[in-house]
Amino acid sequence: MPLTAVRFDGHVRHFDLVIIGTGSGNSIVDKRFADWNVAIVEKGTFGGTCLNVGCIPTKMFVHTADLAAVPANAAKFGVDAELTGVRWTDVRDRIFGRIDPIANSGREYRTSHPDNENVTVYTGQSRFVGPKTLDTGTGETITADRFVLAAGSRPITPDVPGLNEIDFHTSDTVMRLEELPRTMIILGGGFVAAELAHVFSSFGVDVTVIARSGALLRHEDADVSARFTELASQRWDVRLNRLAVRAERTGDGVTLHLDNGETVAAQELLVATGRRPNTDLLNLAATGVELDDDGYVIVDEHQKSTVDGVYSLGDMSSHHQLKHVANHEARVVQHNLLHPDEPIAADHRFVPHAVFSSPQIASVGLTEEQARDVPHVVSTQDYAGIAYGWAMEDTTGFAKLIADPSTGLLLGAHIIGPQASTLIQPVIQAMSFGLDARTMARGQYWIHPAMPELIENALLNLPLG
Ligand SMILES: Cc1cc2nc3c(=O)[nH]c(=O)nc-3n(C[C@H](O)[C@H](O)[C@H](O)COP(=O)(O)OP(=O)(O)OC[C@H]3O[C@@H](n4cnc5c(N)ncnc54)[C@H](O)[C@@H]3O)c2cc1C
Ligand SMILES: NC(=O)c1ccc[n+]([C@@H]2O[C@H](COP(=O)([O-])OP(=O)(O)OC[C@H]3O[C@@H](n4cnc5c(N)ncnc54)[C@H](O)[C@@H]3O)[C@@H](O)[C@H]2O)c1
Repeated sequence: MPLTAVRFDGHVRHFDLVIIGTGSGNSIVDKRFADWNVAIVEKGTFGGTCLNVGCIPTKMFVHTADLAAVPANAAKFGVDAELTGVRWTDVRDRIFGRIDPIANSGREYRTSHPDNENVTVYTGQSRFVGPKTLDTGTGETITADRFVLAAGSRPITPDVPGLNEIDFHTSDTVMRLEELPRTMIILGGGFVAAELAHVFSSFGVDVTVIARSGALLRHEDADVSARFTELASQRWDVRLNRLAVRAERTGDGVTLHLDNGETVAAQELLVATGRRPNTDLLNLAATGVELDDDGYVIVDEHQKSTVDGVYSLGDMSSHHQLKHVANHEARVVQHNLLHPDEPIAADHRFVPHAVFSSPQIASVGLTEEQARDVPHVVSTQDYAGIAYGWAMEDTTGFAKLIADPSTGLLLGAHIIGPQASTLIQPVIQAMSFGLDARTMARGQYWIHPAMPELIENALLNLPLG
């Protein structure tokens, strides 16, 4: 590997590789890069979204919320329990007391550990000022042969008059509230809304969810989305088909005016209306990197952008906006940097996701609507019809499988109910390795009476010849 030595060109320092963003991008550099001269640029907290304000803290809050929700559901089992309190600051400080040191030690490792003598960390909001030329936001401009654009995404602020004049929260800030509010409005009906409505309502907060479409989680399979919306409406004040047209601060809280004339007031407002890639911050036109219509970096199957030597990964270039996708793509970029003559392709065939709400949802592959134009068969299995579902007294959960009738290969799977995110994994495995439904169902033991019997039965229910 011909690598350049450190070189100063006027005030411009030259690197073999510059990585922008320390989410999944930070995992690329290991000992195999020991003779590369590397720069890492980060504008915020080391470790990125997932660690600091995304997957990890939300799931730590969700687990705690699941515990807090137990008493409310215990009576039907003949167990009388009572939730006597949620010590918010203790919950919050336990979670961030664990996360913040990880972010700090990640930074410390890159800046001070002998493993990283070849790595320079710049703390600044970087932007391109010319071809492969980056203003690091620290007063220093650098150049490099190769760049990895891994600068992620950020919450979108919708264009609601008055919103920018009031204090509102996004997922970046709401998990660090000073105190638990009595009431909260959540604007949006997607992932963040579903997870954090569960968290805050389980802690005793009155939650109102405002969604602009007719269902929550509307990108899920229609039956799953409808079931979730029905159950959510029993727990939260869910207002569907409503647009917020004005926001104002009133008393000690916020009032949202809706397009049908209703008003909703609460102590806190959480805006959860999606995320956009941070490409606009980077002035990528200056280095010739092209974006798609939604502002994501265009990459090929090797995660290469339209400029030679410039790669991208994660939320910057992936519409999936999922951590396991960012991690997979980081491994692909890592390999392709090390072995440019034998590049590997990213595998986006079967990208699963889960929504860690209550109930949980997990999904992979085609929804029934998406399968409309291909030959397919469908089966569903209720949790209520398997032994462990009886134990849990579950009456609302189900798994839906979609398969190709000629080959028996699975095309999609959608689960709503307890442990959905775990139950779906054997289906992801079967789809990834081309295992057909019959072989999967009968070619192995399924532990009785465990929850995966949900999948076993759904497989056996498929009307295959
Ligand atoms: C509340 C929430 C919960 C989530 N839960 C899950 C989950 O359960 N499962 C899941 O798979 N995904 C989840 N996600 C999505 C997941 O967090 C992201 O897909 C993932 O973190 C993206 O990683 P990344 O490396 O692409 O970007 P990031 O982790 O966002 O890293 C990008 C970094 O680049 C930095 N940066 C940005 N611009 C610049 C610049 N100009 N110069 C220098 N640095 C810059 C940022 O400060 C940031 O640290 C969640 C997201 C949120 C918001
Ligand atoms: N468990 C997970 O994997 C997980 C959890 C949280 C977040 N995430 C990731 O983070 C991303 C962002 O999550 P999110 O919930 O913010 O986005 P989302 O795309 O899941 O949902 C956005 C919601 O806001 C609504 N919306 C958009 N504009 C609006 C407007 N102007 N007024 C009212 N409603 C509006 C949309 O209809 C949708 O219901 C997700 O796409 C997901 O990839 C993943």
